[in-house]
Amino acid sequence: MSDIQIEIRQKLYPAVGQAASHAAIQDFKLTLHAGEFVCLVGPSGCGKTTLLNIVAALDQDYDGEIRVARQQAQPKIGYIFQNPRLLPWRTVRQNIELVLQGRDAGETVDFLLETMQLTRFQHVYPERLSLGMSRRVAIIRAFAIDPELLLMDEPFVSLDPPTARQVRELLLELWRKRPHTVLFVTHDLREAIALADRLIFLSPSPMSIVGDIRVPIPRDLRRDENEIEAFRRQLLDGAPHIKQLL
Ligand SMILES: Nc1ncnc2c1ncn2[C@@H]1O[C@H](COP(=O)(O)OP(=O)(O)OP(=O)(O)O)[C@@H](O)[C@H]1O
Repeated sequence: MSDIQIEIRQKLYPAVGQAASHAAIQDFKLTLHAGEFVCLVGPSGCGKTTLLNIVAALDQDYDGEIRVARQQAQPKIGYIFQNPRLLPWRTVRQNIELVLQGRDAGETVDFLLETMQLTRFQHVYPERLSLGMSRRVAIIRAFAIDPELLLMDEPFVSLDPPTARQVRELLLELWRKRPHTVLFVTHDLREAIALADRLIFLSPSPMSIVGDIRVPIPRDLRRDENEIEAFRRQLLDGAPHIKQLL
């Protein structure tokens, strides 16, 4: 695994109708270290999805570069959206196998299903799954391609808190076994502290980085909500410019 460098000098949305052109991202530079779990935290509309779409090469209309350190190549990306986007006419296992494009990876799929506690549901169609289970399938599908970088755009939004917590813990268990580099977007600072090695705070449009903070709490202590809340308060009390954003 290698570091991944993201540099976006500018992302401009052109004028449409009455709306003037505007810079969504300006002077954004971030290095993701190999195997690091990084959370992006910023207000609604600040440009987080725009950034992920650029990193995933879904949007190529910008001034900048995304590259794996020391290479010119675009990293291999797994992208987990808010909506799990499963094909309804394929079973759980078939949805996962689809991204493998015929590659024989039966053991990998078995391992991923087991870690995400979905082995029993592998032959079920998506309509029979709860939202939390569908999100777990989407996570498996992204890990299955063995990406250099995993992008997650608020993947636990609209889950009830106990389900979000369960899926988060399963994700962390999988990530510990397969430590890919992760860029995870959330509005929720508690969720970010529970997950991340590093928190990147973002300003509203044009989006730029206003804070880059390492989470010092050992991972096994992060099951304790009090630890997370204490760090959240300490962080916000020491950084009024970040508190103002959230
Ligand atoms: N296709 C587009 N054309 C013009 N402006 C756009 C387009 N897509 C997004 N924007 C604008 O760019 C800015 C950033 O939008 P973006 O969706 O990336 O923010 P976000 O941080 O992901 O928002 P949220 O947290 O609400 O999902 C917003 O002002 C938005 O209105």
